[in-house]
Amino acid sequence: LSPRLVPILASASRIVEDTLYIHLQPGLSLTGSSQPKSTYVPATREVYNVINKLYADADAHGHLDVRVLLTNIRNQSLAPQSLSSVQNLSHPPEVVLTDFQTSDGGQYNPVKQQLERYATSCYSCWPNLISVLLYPDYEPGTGEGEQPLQKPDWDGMSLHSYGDIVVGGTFDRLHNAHKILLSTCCMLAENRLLLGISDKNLLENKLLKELIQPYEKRVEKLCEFLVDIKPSLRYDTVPLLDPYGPSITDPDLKCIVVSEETRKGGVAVNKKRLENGLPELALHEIPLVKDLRHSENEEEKISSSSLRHRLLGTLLQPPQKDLDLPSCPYVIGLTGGTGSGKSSIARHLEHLGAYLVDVDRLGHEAYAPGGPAYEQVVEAFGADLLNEDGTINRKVLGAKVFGNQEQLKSLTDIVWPVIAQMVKKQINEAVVQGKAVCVLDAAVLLEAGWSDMVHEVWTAIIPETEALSRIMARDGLSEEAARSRLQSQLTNSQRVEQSHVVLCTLWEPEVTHRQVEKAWALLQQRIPPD
Ligand SMILES: CC(=O)SCCNC(=O)CCNC(=O)[C@H](O)C(C)(C)COP(=O)(O)OP(=O)(O)OC[C@H]1O[C@@H](n2cnc3c(N)ncnc32)[C@H](O)[C@@H]1OP(=O)(O)O
Repeated sequence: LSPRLVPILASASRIVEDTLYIHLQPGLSLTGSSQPKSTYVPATREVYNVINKLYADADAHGHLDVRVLLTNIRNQSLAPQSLSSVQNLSHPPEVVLTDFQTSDGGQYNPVKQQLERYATSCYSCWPNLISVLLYPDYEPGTGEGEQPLQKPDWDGMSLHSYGDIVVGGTFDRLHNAHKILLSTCCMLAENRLLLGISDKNLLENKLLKELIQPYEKRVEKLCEFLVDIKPSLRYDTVPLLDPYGPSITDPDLKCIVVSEETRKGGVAVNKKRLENGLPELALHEIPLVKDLRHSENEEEKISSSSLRHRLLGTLLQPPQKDLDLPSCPYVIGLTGGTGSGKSSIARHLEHLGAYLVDVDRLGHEAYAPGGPAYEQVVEAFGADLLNEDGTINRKVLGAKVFGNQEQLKSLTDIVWPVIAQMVKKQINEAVVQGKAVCVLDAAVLLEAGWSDMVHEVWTAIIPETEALSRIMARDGLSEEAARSRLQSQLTNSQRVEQSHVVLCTLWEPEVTHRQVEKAWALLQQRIPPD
């Protein structure tokens, strides 16, 4: 079977848009006269390896949500149980796929009807479940009987089993390596799987932490997957606020499942358990799964951070249709904290064809001598702001307002309405120039409540420590001054929550350029035709 998995998955991926459930039943005969029944399959190393390979191979088809069902995979040490009940799946199957072809190669064959009856005897499917014939492209020489995937010394060895098992992780955007880890836990556990799910402080140092799914969402996806693949187990989920959680205090636990990377964590858990007078846990380690699609800036293993990286530049949530806003030009509000690199993104968007409005500069123009807000600002903040030539010294003004919310509000109450008028004029200018897209490069777009002036909000993010060192170097600020400037703004996470597209300038300029180009290309597909 193993050499046939790649072509089978490739051919299934052309038909399946979302969930592909896989039911393993070696030796199933669909050609006899009696209706076949689901029987238990022993959880041997060989079965375990096929499951791992299925998930690893499925990774080539990013859109496929593969779930290998373990309901009929039984650990040999357990007493036989009846497999007569029909299992409810979270996505009831609409189609059952087979590569079993009749001699004339036609779509009609009696095996397909047997298969439909077999599928509905195992799982609750859509009322009109149909079977569809796959035509996998088996390359010559990769058929059955070819070299086995497993080392011979694994054949026939069954897995150990344990009553209660513990596993920990962030489980952000459940991917195929998570599924291998979780399936291993399910195959090892007889009774309960305790899942510690990283939250709050434990996420602080994660790459692109702002794009990590909320805790509740991660738990929901995790439980849906687990209940689908093995409904008979008890699943307990707890938020993990330190690296140990309940693994060092729960006396019922017998085994911890780790990956090559988290082995040290497993060893540390056992040390703590001994200190707490509890027996050590058996350590079951799974290998890391290589990500065949990883780019040069991504990790080699399948990882959630790579998935988050791939989200940069894509549409994260659909923009709301605002009938009050003319559809042309399509206005993007580009924002980002100080030092986030949003202005370099803005320039690249201009280079790609957008009409660029530098709102920060308009802000400066608003209180230039003779500008619409000059008198009011001088009146509110005093003449000690003024340079000898009568211009407002922005360094002095900045020192007054950053770190003092009240003063900052007095300034913005004066200048924001004025700047908004200037922005509207600039958008009209974009229309005159026949531009389809207008980008407002505006530092505090969201703080100013300007979301309704734009069709989409795009945000540039950068970790706070990087923003600090950038603005200290660029603007010659002390760390304290830089920090107080950052603290007068929204956090990255608050911005991301309200954004349609997120970009990150943490890496080399070419990486940012690629993100911007991807975002621009995707934008062209969704802006309404002129
Ligand atoms: C809705 C908008 O986005 S309007 C554009 C932003 N402008 C404003 O809000 C007007 C009020 N701000 C100002 O007048 C000036 O920023 C001053 C006087 C406070 C400081 O001037 P300068 O020292 O020359 O700094 P500059 O204007 O370049 O702003 C420096 C940083 O402060 C931040 N900043 C600007 N205005 C604000 C504000 N109202 N609240 C919080 N942070 C702000 C920006 O993020 C900017 O960072 P960036 O250059 O990395 O994007």
